[in-house]
Amino acid sequence: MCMPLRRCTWSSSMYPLFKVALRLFPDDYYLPSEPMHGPEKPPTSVESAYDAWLASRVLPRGELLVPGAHRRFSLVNVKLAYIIIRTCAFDFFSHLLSLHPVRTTLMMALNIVRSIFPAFRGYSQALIIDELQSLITSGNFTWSRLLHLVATELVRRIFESLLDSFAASNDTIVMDSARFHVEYIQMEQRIRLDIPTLSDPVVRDLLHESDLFARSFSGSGFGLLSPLDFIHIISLVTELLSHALLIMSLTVGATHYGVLLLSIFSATLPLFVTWFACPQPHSESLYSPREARAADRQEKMRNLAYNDAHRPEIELFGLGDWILRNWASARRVVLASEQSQQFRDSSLLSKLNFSDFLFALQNIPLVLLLQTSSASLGSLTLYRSSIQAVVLTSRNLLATSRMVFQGIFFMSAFCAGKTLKPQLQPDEEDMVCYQPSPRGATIIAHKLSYTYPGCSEPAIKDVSFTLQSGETLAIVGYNGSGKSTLAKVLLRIMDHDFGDLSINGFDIRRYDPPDYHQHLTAVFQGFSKFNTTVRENVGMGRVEKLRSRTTIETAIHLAEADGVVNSLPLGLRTILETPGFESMSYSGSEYPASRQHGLSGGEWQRLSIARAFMRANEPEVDLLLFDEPTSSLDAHAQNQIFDTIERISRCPQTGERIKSCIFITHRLSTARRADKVALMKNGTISEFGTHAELLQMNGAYAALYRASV
Ligand SMILES: Nc1ncnc2c1ncn2[C@@H]1O[C@H](COP(=O)(O)OP(=O)(O)OP(=O)(O)O)[C@@H](O)[C@H]1O
Repeated sequence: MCMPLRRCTWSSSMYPLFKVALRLFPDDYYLPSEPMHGPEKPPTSVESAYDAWLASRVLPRGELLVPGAHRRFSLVNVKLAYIIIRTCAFDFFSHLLSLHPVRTTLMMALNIVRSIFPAFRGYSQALIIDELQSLITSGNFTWSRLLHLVATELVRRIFESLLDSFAASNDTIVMDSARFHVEYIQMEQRIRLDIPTLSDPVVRDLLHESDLFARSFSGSGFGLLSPLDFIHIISLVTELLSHALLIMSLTVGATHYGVLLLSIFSATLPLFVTWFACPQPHSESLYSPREARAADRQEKMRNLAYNDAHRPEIELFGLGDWILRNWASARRVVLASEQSQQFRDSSLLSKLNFSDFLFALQNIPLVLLLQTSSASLGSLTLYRSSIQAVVLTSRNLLATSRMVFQGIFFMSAFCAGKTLKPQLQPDEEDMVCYQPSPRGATIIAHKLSYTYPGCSEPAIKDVSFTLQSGETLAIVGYNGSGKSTLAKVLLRIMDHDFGDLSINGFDIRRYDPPDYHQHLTAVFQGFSKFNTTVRENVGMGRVEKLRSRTTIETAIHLAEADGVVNSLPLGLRTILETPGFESMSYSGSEYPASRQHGLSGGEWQRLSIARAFMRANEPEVDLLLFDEPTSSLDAHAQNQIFDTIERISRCPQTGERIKSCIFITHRLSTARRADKVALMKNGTISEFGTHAELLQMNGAYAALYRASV
């Protein structure tokens, strides 16, 4: 079932994934430029770690392995592993080496030295037995000679354990810094990427496997691959060689070469038996689409049952039985799949217990050795223990090699992930620095369209409007008409598919999103509720002022949230309870779960407005965008908030507008405050003008307005 390296089958359904991925990788990442149909069209050359990772996921029939699934040990995958090692493993390990060059070298050297110890141990014990035998047979037994040997063995052991404990502490230091380094890169990777990149299925799988690689560095993780595993392989090989040498020195010359061959054969046979008989680990790689769906559903039902955020509705709508039924039927499919997998994997070889037979086989050379007069008792004991050590070490070597083999592919995901380019980041040569306008941002949108991934209909289409410096725009319209989607496009959280969008005279695509975001503030419809203190919930709107109590209190005051904060038991220090968030409180933690406090929907909304106000007053901010900021507020509070927004958007001295403002609202009484109103219908702006103009048009806006008042 091998997949030829340059002739893997690519189903046409996979092509969009690869095409999307093409945009994410810099030039050195090559992806097919045309969809491949059938095995006769070679997809691409495999030149980078990313290519190799991608190719290793494709099964012969063109299906994709689920993320985290184990790659088969095949010639193709060995070639891919070689490409990965050539393209990224050396860089990765040389970087790890540079963290602690001396300690890492010492770690490798000590591991190799320690791997010879078992052979030494056996040899030393054999010497004692031989010495004892000769003392007894010669009739010249003295305790002092025996004690001398035992004392030598004792000193050897003390030295061994001292070296062991030194090596262990050295390993811990090296591994801790490697772990920190890998976890840091992993975190950085996640934080650097934008929403379109993170929602891409290829990227999601890549990051999943990259996560597995990072987790393999932690003691409690997968343990699939760590620098120690590579060193472990070297030390296991050394151990194997040292035992093999011992066996050879004991058998060669002492008896016929046939005995030596038999010894080697009997010692290495378990290796081959295990290789052929062992089931392929992680059978999830062979899930059919139906089984994969069942596994997914089983997890979803489990989450529903365990997540407290859903509890009220589960109880109210009596969902308990439904959840249980769905979980049970999905679980049965998953279990049946695992059973059939196990059945397929358990070949006749693995069912036969070969271990007794193999151990019996190892006795044959032993008996043959016994027949030769030169064999001493010590050498026989040494021979026996070395044979067993060879068997055990071979098994260990096999298991570790398997883990390393899988880990190589996860490492390729990790290395490829580091070079992922956020989709919204412009190329260096196109990038321009955002220049805030002192009178507020100018926005010109022309025929903007955006379709969510996987959807057939665009969420917004042909959206065109102009917002002059300092103007206020109210976006109103029916549910699902595309208001929030348009807001996300304007905020450069998402990229429009078609059309042009210019902010302050430049195409929005030429701004680096982090730079652009520094010059605006916003409240999202589904704003975040952080399970932390009030202070941090508000201060996150401008983290550099998180320590400034005055700035936070001013923002809270502007959002009319003083009353909310003052009523909390610890004021700004009160930890806010968020639904569905299982707070982990460590002993001595600043945020013990018992001191958490809940808030009402409107109270949370005021804090989210305060968060946006943290930076709204800053001179470099020239655009304010609020997506239904007052949907949970009473009419009085709503008016106060809109008065504040109006105040913030004007210069305190001259009263001139200094910030442009866009707000999305369902309350048309607030829309009339805006300079311009855009009515959205079916993803497009169907009416645009001042409140008075739209009323005069007597169209959909006028009808909505009349209905609302
Ligand atoms: N993440 C998503 N994936 C796919 N489709 C989406 C997604 N988010 C929104 N949509 C769809 O896009 C369309 C516009 O949604 P949007 O949230 O922009 O509407 P809206 O006008 O803000 O609605 P509301 O007034 O209810 O807040 C809807 O048909 C919605 O189903």
